[in-house]
Amino acid sequence: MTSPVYVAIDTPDLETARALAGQVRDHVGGLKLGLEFFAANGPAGVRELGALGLDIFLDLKLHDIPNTVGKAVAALAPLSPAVLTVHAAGGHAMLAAAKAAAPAGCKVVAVTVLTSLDAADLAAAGVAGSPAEQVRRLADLTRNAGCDGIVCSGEEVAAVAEAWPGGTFVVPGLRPAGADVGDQKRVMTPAEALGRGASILVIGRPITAAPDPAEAARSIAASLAHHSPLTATA
Ligand SMILES: O=C(O)c1cc(=O)[nH]c(=O)n1[C@@H]1O[C@H](COP(=O)(O)O)[C@@H](O)[C@H]1O
Repeated sequence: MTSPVYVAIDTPDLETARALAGQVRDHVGGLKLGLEFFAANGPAGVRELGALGLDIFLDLKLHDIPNTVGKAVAALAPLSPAVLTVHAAGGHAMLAAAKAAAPAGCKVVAVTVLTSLDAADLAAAGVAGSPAEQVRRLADLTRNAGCDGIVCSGEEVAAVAEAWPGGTFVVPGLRPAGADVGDQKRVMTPAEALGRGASILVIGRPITAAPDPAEAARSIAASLAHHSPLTATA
C-alpha cells in the first residue's frame, strides 16, 4: 500500500523544495505543493517536482465565482495533479465547476474548516455552531456537488468518513505527540487521524523543519504501521 503521508513542501525556494522531496521520497506517498511554493515557482516549479515521480497534491485552495474557478482548474489541468483543493464555502456551483474542469483521475477535495481555526474563530466570522457541525454541513455540500472528498481536522474525520463511504478525507494539523503545534489549533497525531478514517495525512513542519527530515518522515511512517486506515488511500 502506498503511504498515506503527503509531505507539505512549504517553501518558496525551488532548490530547498527539491532537496526536501529527495530526502523524504522513500517514506511518503506524495508531495503537497501549496500557495507559498506556487506563488514563487508557478507551473514550471510544479512540473520540476512532478518529475520526481511522486503524486502531486496541488493545494491552491481555490475560492471564487464558479466561472473563475472552473477556468483556473482547466488552466491547472496540464500539470496532472493527483489532488486539487478548493474551498467548500465557495458553494455548490463553484464546487461543481471545479470538478467538471478537473482532469480525469484528479481528486477535487474541498477545505471545510481550516485546522488553524477553533470555535471562537468561527463565531468571530459569524458562523454559528461548532467546527464539527460546520465540517459536516460543508462535507454534505461538497458531496452533493460531485467532488471527491474534503479537508478537515482529525477531530471531525470519523463522523464524516462514516457518512460518506468512498470519500477521500484529507487531514492536516498533524503533530507527533509533544511536537510544537505552531499556528494549528485542531491537532492530532498522524496515527490517531489514520485510525479515525483519514485517507491522506498532510504533514509539513514536523518533517520539513526537523533536523533530519528523512528520519522524521521514517519515524512517522513507522508510527502508522499498526494503524489500518478505515478507508482506502487515495
Ligand atoms: O489544505 C490544506 O492542506 C490545509 C488545510 C487546513 O485546514 N490546514 C492546513 O494546515 N492545511 C495545509 O497543511 C499544511 C500543514 O503544515 P504543517 O502545520 O507544517 O504540518 C500546510 O501546507 C497547510 O497549508
